[in-house]
Amino acid sequence: MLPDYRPEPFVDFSVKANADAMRTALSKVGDELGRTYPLLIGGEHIELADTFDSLNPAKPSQVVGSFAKATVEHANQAVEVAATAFETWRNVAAEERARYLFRAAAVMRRRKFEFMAWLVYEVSKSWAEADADVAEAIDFMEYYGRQAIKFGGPQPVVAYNGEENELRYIPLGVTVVIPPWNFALAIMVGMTTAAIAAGNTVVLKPASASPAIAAQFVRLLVEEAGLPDGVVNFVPGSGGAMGDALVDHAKTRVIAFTGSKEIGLRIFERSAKLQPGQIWLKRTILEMGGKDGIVVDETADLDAAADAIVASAFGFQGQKCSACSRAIIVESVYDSVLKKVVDRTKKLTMGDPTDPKQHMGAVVDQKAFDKIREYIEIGKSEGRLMLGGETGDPADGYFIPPTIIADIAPEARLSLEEIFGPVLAFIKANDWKHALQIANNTEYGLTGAVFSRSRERLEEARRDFHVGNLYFNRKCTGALVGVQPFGGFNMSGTDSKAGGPDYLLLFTQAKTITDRF
Ligand SMILES: NC(=O)c1ccc[n+]([C@@H]2O[C@H](COP(=O)([O-])OP(=O)(O)OC[C@H]3O[C@@H](n4cnc5c(N)ncnc54)[C@H](O)[C@@H]3O)[C@@H](O)[C@H]2O)c1
Ligand SMILES: N[C@@H](CCC=O)C(=O)O
Repeated sequence: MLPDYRPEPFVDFSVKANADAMRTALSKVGDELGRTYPLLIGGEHIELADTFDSLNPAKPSQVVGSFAKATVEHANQAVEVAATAFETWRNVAAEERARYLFRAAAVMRRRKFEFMAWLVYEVSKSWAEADADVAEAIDFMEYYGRQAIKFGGPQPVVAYNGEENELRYIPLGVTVVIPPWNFALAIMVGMTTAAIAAGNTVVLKPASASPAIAAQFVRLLVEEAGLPDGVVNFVPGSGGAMGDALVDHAKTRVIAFTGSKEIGLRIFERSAKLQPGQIWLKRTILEMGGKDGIVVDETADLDAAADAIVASAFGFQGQKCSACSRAIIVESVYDSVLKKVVDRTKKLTMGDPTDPKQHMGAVVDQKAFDKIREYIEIGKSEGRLMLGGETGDPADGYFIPPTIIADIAPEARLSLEEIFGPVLAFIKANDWKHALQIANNTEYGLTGAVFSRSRERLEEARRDFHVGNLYFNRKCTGALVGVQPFGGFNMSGTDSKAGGPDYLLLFTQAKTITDRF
């Protein structure tokens, strides 16, 4: 009998054996950096002369891996192969499909330090952030495997005399999976395995900044979990160059995307256009950006609020869609909270995250480095720089110190636009009502938190703070699979909930069958 789903516990690195295991993994993976990886289409490894490199953000001269660069032709070939594989995979029993996930989860659990090490090198995660990413990936597989079994058989309908009626969830077809680089393992694993568990086949185009961790996972799925050829196809390449081909293909049935608003909207629009030979309306699951706020009122525990703001704003260098990038503080406690946050932030350390003492690593690449610096300049003109702002030479690593800018107006660019870096705007609200109004004034609606001791206000926020993940008296990052199903409203996406009880259904269609006797 399958045990109930429980989130994977986090690693305690203060235990020497765990810290030693992590060091051993960093050394092992360190020896594997710089290798070349082929495409995988229908079980065939395809090596190409044209490659691109994934770099270590903390040491950009270090190549994490070189990747065959898929072209439009490879994208089309991968969709065709996945369509053929679907004809077999769709008939595999849900329990059997789930077992591939459980096996993959077990292997990843055994090799979790190694997967963490890849995240440290490839996207500059601290040990703790890498651990959370791997734990979430394991959770997705354990959770979606169980969901697949739950939804695999006939679902209950109302009885009717003289007939047998049933409703079944059946798969949709070829699913193009387009993940971001920030939860480079967890989100990629979540979207891929949800599709597979529901009976679809996958064409996975990893994010260009994090193909190495995706290659490790695909290898695990195929070589260690034994997934049949063609069920998952791996086509690293430039999203700009071949992303449209994957989205546009007439045999693409589902697009599961997580990333920026700009690319999400592009996919939404393109996938709505019927292609020659296409006989369905494409399903899109689009999880997009955020501009998330923590509200603090005058009744709150201000120390707890400051701790949560710092953790939510600067964990993984602020590169979470859930990150707190706006602290909305009621006037009477504004100066006090600002001081507490600045004081705590000063204690954060930043550097090469192979060193466990570092709280923060580098931002992901030169593009992110440039964009964040531009926003810091904008912020300096819109408010009062309290901390950070200065950066070093990006050739030595894309390091941006935690930056706090106070006295940002609610309608300023720093208050409304997603920066995706360690930049926190402090915004003063006249009172609680004003604070709640500011909290809702962006086009996004992903996460948010409220610190207050007033039950009445928390209930008001419960009703009126329009975000997909709302937290009271805790940080606004770190949702757990199955515990806090994750996903946002408005321009944060198509209102889906990753790690939620209905997520797998997005990868299915329901068929009703009536047998009259
Ligand atoms: N809502 C959520 O759950 C969630 C979770 C994580 C990240 N995000 C968001 O992701 C963004 C950061 O990730 P990113 O920088 O990787 O985003 P991005 O939009 O730049 O890239 C996402 C993916 O889209 C691909 N892509 C690029 N152009 C494409 C095209 N024309 N067609 C198809 N695919 C294309 C990229 O190669 C990548 O794999 C932030 O906005 C963040 O808020 C949202
Ligand atoms: N699910 C993650 C955020 C994912 C996006 O970056 C969290 O809850 O912090």
